Amino acid sequence: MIKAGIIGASGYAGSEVLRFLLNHPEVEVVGVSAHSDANKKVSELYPSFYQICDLPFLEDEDEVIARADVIFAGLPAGISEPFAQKTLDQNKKFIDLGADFRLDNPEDYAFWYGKKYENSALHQQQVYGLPETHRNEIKQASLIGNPGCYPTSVQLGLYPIMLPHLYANKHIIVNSASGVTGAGKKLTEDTHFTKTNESFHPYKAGNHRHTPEIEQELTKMSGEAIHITFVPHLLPVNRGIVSTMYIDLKKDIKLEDIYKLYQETYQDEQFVRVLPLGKQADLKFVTYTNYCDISLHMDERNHTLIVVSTIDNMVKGTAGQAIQNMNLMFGLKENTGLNYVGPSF
Ligand SMILES: NC(=O)C1=CN([C@@H]2O[C@H](COP(=O)(O)OP(=O)(O)OC[C@H]3O[C@@H](n4cnc5c(N)ncnc54)[C@H](OP(=O)(O)O)[C@@H]3O)[C@@H](O)[C@H]2O)C=CC1
Ligand SMILES: CC(=O)N[C@@H](CCC(=O)OP(=O)(O)O)C(=O)O
Repeated sequence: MIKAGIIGASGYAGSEVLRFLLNHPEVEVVGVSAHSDANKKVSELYPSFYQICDLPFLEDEDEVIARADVIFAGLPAGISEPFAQKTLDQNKKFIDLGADFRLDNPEDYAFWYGKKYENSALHQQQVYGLPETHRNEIKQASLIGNPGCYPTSVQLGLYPIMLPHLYANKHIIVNSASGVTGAGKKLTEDTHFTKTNESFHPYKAGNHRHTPEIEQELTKMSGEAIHITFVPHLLPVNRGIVSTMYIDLKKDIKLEDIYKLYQETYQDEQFVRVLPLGKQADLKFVTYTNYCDISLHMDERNHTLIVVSTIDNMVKGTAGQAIQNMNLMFGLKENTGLNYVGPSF
């Protein structure tokens, strides 16, 4: 059995990793940590774990690291470096659910996250954890930067079309909407029920911190600098992301040919489902699952391809993806513990 530990386990991301790992046939959860809820049992904080998991939240992350073979970190951005270093020093593996090991360029991190990398050598070892595009590197990695939730939906939606010859220009418009769990468990005025319920609004239009992460990875896929205009919105549901992307095509390409390209690219990918032409991706059917559903549409008059990509931000956008990465790192079947089907209605 793989011994797993979760630090920042009382948060939404950490507790979702725990929910999945408790059903993973090859994993035993050996320790969880939290500060404000230290010494409480998991089942006291989250009633869904009642009679299922009575582990106490430990205050000391080092104790969790000492017990485990792999650490999942559900911490706020900017504090993961020392925990990752301690884990690697003990020849163990570290999967960061936050943003501290996603960006290659230290200047991008400093600009968007307002903090410098302190341990530059550590970042030489980081591997970007999107299995569909970095699978071979992930298998060899000890330090994973698990992708952001919006970047996961956008990259999977655009990956097959990121071939230079298909583009008119290198600028793509992305509109995304996320459920409120994306903001974490801490209460804020913006995520208050009365503010979100029966409303829908953009935020950080054109300057969200996921922009450099998306551009970094799309640029790697296409081989030339890609720029996006990214507008996230807050959707009054608990879970789920819908990303709609608008791509100007260089020439007349039939939607059927693009559909074939998407089908070929993803034919061996269990967790990416390219829907038949005429269908529209809908977030309901991916909630609580590790699936990403993609639908393709064409604005014929303007040669504009429209791609819609849906995921559950807490699963393919966080915990499920992290476990998919762990499976790869430990040589397990990639879908182990992740074969859940979404709701039918
Ligand atoms: N929610 C989502 O959809 C996604 C979240 N993420 C990322 O995952 C990470 C966690 O997010 P989320 O679970 O939503 O956040 P939450 O605010 O829900 O949870 C944060 C966790 O970190 C702990 N924590 C906070 N400050 C410290 C500290 N200084 N030292 C140690 N532990 C600390 C908290 O416990 P306590 O307060 O008791 O200390 C809590 O357990 C973030 O980096 C986030 O950006 C990534 C993808 C998607
Ligand atoms: C709805 C909502 O607020 N979503 C979050 C995205 C959460 C996330 O993935 O952030 P990290 O990159 O830090 O992991 C946001 O817009 O900041």
